[in-house]
Amino acid sequence: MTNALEITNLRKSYGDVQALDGVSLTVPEGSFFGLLGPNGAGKTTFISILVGLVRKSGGEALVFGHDVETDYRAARDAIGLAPQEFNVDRFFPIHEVLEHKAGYHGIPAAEARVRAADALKRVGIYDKRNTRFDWLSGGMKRRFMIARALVTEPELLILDEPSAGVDVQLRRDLWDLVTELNEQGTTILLTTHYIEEAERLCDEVAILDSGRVVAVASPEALKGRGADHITIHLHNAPHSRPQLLVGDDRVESIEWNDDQLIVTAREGGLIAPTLVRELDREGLEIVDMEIARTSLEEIFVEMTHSGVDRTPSDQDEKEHAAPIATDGGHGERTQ
Ligand SMILES: Nc1ncnc2c1ncn2[C@@H]1O[C@H](COP(=O)(O)OP(=O)(O)OP(=O)(O)O)[C@@H](O)[C@H]1O
Repeated sequence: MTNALEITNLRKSYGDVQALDGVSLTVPEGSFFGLLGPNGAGKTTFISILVGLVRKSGGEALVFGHDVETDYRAARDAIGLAPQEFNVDRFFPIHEVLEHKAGYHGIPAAEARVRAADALKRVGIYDKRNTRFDWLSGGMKRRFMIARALVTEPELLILDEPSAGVDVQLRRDLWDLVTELNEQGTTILLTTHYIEEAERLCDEVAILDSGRVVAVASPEALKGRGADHITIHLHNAPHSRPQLLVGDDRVESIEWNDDQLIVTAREGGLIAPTLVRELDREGLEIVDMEIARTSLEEIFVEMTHSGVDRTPSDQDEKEHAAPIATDGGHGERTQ
């Protein structure tokens, strides 16, 4: 099977700025792949090279086996890009914009009309087909960007920050739409600041920092690299503090605070039963226990030594009915 993307030692410098510093990545056909990174990590540069907007300084980038420079046309035709910026022709009704786009990719006019209608239906704005882009609402503009990416029926759909500044309902609609497209076989490459988005949608994520790939793994596997916190409340503070989990190298720390015990350890869920048994053996009665898994966000911040958008922007603040969970709501309660 050909990979959707085969990227080897990709480099890009803008003068002194090394935007991509030897990126190597493989995105399998059919996968839902996330590209995560703080501002300035190089995500947009990476995408821009794939679609021929930026020339690489070195390395190789293949899209379904086609080199993005020497075999530009074939590589570009395989990609549908929904960019962050609204770079749309504003003087035509949106269905015409889609027809022009399809025509540019060599699709005959009659077929282009059908494709344009289908794409607009797919994203739920067919009734606005005769409207100009500027007259659409912000959410409709986002949908339109996806329709434009879909009109060529791409094998690889690239979504650059698709849910920046959109409300919760639209975000969920977009998630449903892209999940459906992925299930039907379209490979998806998503860049996002929203960790929850990557966690929900992606089979695999690459974390990019200062132009380098610092990790590639499933969101689940990445979370497994972090330590969990097991917090236990005892009925009474113990007279003397017992030695617990002796010799278990998954344990990073054990802290006591009167009747509360906090164990920080990898694989907290696997350690918890032993901990419960040991406390029981000491005659200590457990009132409550909680295991908090490390969130993907914590792992991300640790790996990139920077923050993601923990606090939504003003625009988001206005539009989100609920803030994006940053702790993932992943407290598992037992007992
Ligand atoms: N045209 C350009 N000229 C000079 N420097 C640039 C140019 N485009 C990007 N850069 C620099 O390259 C680095 C990577 O930028 P890029 O836009 O690819 O990051 P990003 O991960 O997409 O960031 P964001 O999440 O903020 O969109 C940054 O330091 C940026 O300032």
